[in-house]
Amino acid sequence: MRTIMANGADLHVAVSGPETGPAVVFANSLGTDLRVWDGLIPHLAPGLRLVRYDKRGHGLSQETSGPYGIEMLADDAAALISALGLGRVVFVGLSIGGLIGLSLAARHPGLLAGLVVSNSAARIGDAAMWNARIQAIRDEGLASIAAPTMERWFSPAFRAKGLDAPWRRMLARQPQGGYVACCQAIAGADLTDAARALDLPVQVIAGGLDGSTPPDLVQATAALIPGARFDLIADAAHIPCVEAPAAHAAILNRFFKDIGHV
Ligand SMILES: O=C(O)CC1=CCC(=O)O1
Repeated sequence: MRTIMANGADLHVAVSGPETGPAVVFANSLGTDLRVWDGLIPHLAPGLRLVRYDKRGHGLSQETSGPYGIEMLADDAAALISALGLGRVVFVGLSIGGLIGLSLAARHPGLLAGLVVSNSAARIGDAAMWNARIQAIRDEGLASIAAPTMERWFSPAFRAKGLDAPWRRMLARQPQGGYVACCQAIAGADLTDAARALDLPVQVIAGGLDGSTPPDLVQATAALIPGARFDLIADAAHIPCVEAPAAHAAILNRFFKDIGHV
């Protein structure tokens, strides 16, 4: 367990792999912490320096007062990459992590060798939808949104086996203020122009059964980004690193190899 002070917030990080290996930084989704990548790690190519972190207001990272903005969360990631002396990294962002990655690539291009935008889009939902979710959480707490959230996160087959249970607990245990502040960041984020202007290797990944960022939305974002690759994991929903870790890792490994980040 390690924390790093980055951009004014104490961020929880987990670092593994050889110190001199090419670095990959993983940013997870709303309502999850860095354990969401645990099942993916064993499928990744050897020799990489792997850095997972809890964004501000999630997991064991500091919950500063909100609202947050995507630019602030991107600057947190930039400060973390610099503080750890990682050189140019591939940034893998899941959902809000993808928004953070798009903003990071626009604001700090020199830090990135490549970007993976997984189950994310240049714009996710709209202000009315996020405000309704924030109100429900303030009225009834995070556990009250767990059932519909599991339906967006995981496929019917995964849920039928009860495999969503630990992730439901993870959601309910996130700091409520941090979750709300990240909803506010998503509500205010439109990375459309930033996506169009990107000039780095980008891999976009969608889940065929994703109820939060449906595949058409994700593919439309891939179409904005010059030269971006797009892959679909047909039988996974919003969190393929949990539901289909081997398939998710295979796409990442191919991207790392193709861009020489090995
Ligand atoms: O709808 C959800 O809870 C999933 C989600 C949207 C943005 C994000 O990071 O996760």
